Amino acid sequence: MGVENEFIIGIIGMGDMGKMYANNFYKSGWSCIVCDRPENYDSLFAYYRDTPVHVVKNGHLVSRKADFVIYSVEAEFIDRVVGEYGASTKVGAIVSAQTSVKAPERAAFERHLPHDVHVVSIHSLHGPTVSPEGQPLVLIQHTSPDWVLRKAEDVFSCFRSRYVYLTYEEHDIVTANTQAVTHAAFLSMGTAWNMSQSYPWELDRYVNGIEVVKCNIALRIYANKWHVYAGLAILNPSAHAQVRQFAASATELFKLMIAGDYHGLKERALDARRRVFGYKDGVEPGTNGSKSERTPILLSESLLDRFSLHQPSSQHCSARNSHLTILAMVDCWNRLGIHPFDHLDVAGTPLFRMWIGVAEYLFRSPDRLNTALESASFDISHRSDDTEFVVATRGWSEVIEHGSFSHYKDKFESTARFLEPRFEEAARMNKEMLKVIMESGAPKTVKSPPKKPVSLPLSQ
Ligand SMILES: NC(=O)C1=CN([C@@H]2O[C@H](COP(=O)(O)OP(=O)(O)OC[C@H]3O[C@@H](n4cnc5c(N)ncnc54)[C@H](OP(=O)(O)O)[C@@H]3O)[C@@H](O)[C@H]2O)C=CC1
Ligand SMILES: O=C(O)C(=O)Cc1ccc(O)cc1
Repeated sequence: MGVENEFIIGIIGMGDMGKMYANNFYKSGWSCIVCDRPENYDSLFAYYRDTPVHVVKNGHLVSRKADFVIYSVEAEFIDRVVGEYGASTKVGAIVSAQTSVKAPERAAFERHLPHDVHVVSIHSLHGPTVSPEGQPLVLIQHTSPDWVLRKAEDVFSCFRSRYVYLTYEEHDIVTANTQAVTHAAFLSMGTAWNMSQSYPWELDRYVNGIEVVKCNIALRIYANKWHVYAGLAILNPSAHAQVRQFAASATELFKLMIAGDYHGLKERALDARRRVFGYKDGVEPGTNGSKSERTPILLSESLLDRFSLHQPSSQHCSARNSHLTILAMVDCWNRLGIHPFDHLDVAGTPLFRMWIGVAEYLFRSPDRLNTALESASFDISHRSDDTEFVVATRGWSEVIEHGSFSHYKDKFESTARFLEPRFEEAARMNKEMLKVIMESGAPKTVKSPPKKPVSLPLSQ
């Protein structure tokens, strides 16, 4: 470090994402200066001892030297951290942040940064254990001149991600549409299992196909940091109404189920099938000569059986389920007028791709959907699990709307502790499962990222 005119990338916040970024940068030859909180200096220094990464004690020392500063801290703390170090930013430097929700980040930058620096924000739409290659990387030009955006593209070209160009506002709408309700669904599943004190995949009726995807994704979420999900749900201005609608959809559908109102349930599901997926009643796209507009994400359910966390003890375990989680999710999209496929190829996270793939799989086939609706209306064997699920959706919606980080943390960590013994195995399965799903239809890596903004149809 210290070569004259060398371009230096600085990272403030060296948790999972900060480390993933620094590792990619230094391995591609960029000079990096990084810090975490001062009390974490020794361990961070030891971690990077045999690398060219320059570890310093605090964000002032990063800001004074770096030409491109990236804040990679908890969304809840972004105002405090930018408030503390922002004024030390080198004149003319580019400042960025990796927070999952942009409203508080933008406010922090506008409040605390000096006027002689440039802002271009970023967001890798994947977790730290996923390779950035081919994954969406949001770039937000904000008020910076074009050369600043070009510089950001240059810095991140070593990630081989797909650049997605959004404004701050568009970012929060798109990520609410793709992440807020997805996460609420899996958080609720986990809480329901915790309340029942049972691992569903160890009950013989939940071991196949799309059940496997559901269980693996829930485990993946609970193995991540609670604050990542808390931040994007509590601080995203668009998220609250969506999580509230998800809980309302789950409750309303459940009321139809317990009333045995098959026709009421079917009417709602078919309306959602038409409006969210664009399918004609009674027809499976791609069969009987009907046109299929897109290749389904999930090509075959049996492909997923090998990712099961448990082998059934009996050959005759039932594959029937009410699929209330999926019905509620699609009903929620329908009620809010969200068209999730509009966001998928542009800004879908791997997890969202898997989840929408599962929903698409269930809703494509009129027979599969009908089996779930019949099961929901007439088969009472899933009622106790579904009751726990509905209660859990309400609980998460209340915590998120109330905006309490500490309550969110307690609730999350209590279920994470319950699921923890299965994290390691699920992480292995998830990697494989993701690979299979990404290979079936994800947009391929862009060699030279597009320079023109990707126009994104926004629906709320
Ligand atoms: N994990 C994910 O899947 C993704 C996360 N993101 C976003 O990236 C950001 C970072 O997330 P992630 O890396 O997962 O979280 P981590 O908790 O792993 O990392 C955040 C780091 O910032 C540190 N920190 C807090 N305050 C300061 C400070 N004043 N100075 C220096 N460092 C500080 C934290 O220290 P300590 O822990 O000691 O408080 C921690 O090490 C978040 O905004 C998140 O929303 C974006 C995409 C994906
Ligand atoms: O894919 C998901 O939704 C994840 O859970 C990983 C994730 C979490 C936070 C982000 O800001 C981006 C990706």
